[in-house]
Amino acid sequence: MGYDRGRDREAAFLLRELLLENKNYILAEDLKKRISERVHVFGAGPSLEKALGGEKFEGTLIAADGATSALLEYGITPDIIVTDLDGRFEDIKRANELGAYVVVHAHGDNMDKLRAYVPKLKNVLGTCQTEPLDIVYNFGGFTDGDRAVFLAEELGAREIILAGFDFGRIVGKWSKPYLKKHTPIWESKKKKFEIAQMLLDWLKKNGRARIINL
Ligand SMILES: Nc1ncnc2c1ncn2[C@@H]1O[C@H](COP(=O)(O)OP(=O)(O)OP(=O)(O)O)[C@@H](O)[C@H]1O
Ligand SMILES: Nc1nc2c(c(=O)[nH]1)N=C(CO)CN2
Ligand SMILES: [Mg+2]
Repeated sequence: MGYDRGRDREAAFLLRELLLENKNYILAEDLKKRISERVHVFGAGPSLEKALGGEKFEGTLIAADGATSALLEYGITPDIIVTDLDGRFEDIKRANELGAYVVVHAHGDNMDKLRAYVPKLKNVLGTCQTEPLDIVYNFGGFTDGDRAVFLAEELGAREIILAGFDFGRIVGKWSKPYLKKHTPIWESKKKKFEIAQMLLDWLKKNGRARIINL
């Protein structure tokens, strides 16, 4: 993707500073208490709506960024949100006030969002994509969706059920605040989906949890 690793590292230190300053961070052991054997992870793909209209969900509910908005529309508050803060922040904030823990990811292209939004959240676990720090973790994964799956695997989930994961040619409308309808994929997003799919395939082979894609 041609990212600047120096900026990614800088973002990890920025997130650490913000969490210490605002005293609003939680640790992996706090989050682990919220991860049950069965975990549902919701992506922001077009199939999400159909999944939400279906059966009741048993187990821990993890929303990947923009998917948070769809869950709230269906009256469901996620237990955990995994985000790089480029979804609809007002929905993430509302879910956080309703009790959702927020796993905030730092990278070289969201430092302005970290500064603007991290102080407004509580129960935040920090993640990064460079070497982890004392209170900023790296559980693996790349996009919000697959990072959520890696997190669930790392914190003890034994069965991870995916919904709204459609790594095809349509980006779900909840993915970006400015999207009003499901939209044909653009080049950078296509590459992100290819990386996410590759990482999930790797985890299916090398992880402990059973990963089921509805
Ligand atoms: N068709 C889809 N459209 C949007 N998100 C999808 C789709 N299928 C699966 N997902 C997952 O849902 C997550 C939604 O989060 P979000 O839209 O914020 O993407 P992201 O990972 O932050 O990428 P970006 O940097 O482009 O925002 C994605 O990370 C992806 O893993
Ligand atoms: N530097 C950088 N890193 C990322 C980016 C991005 O846009 N820039 N998007 C991601 C998707 O969640 C994950 N990681
Ligand atoms: Mg995002």
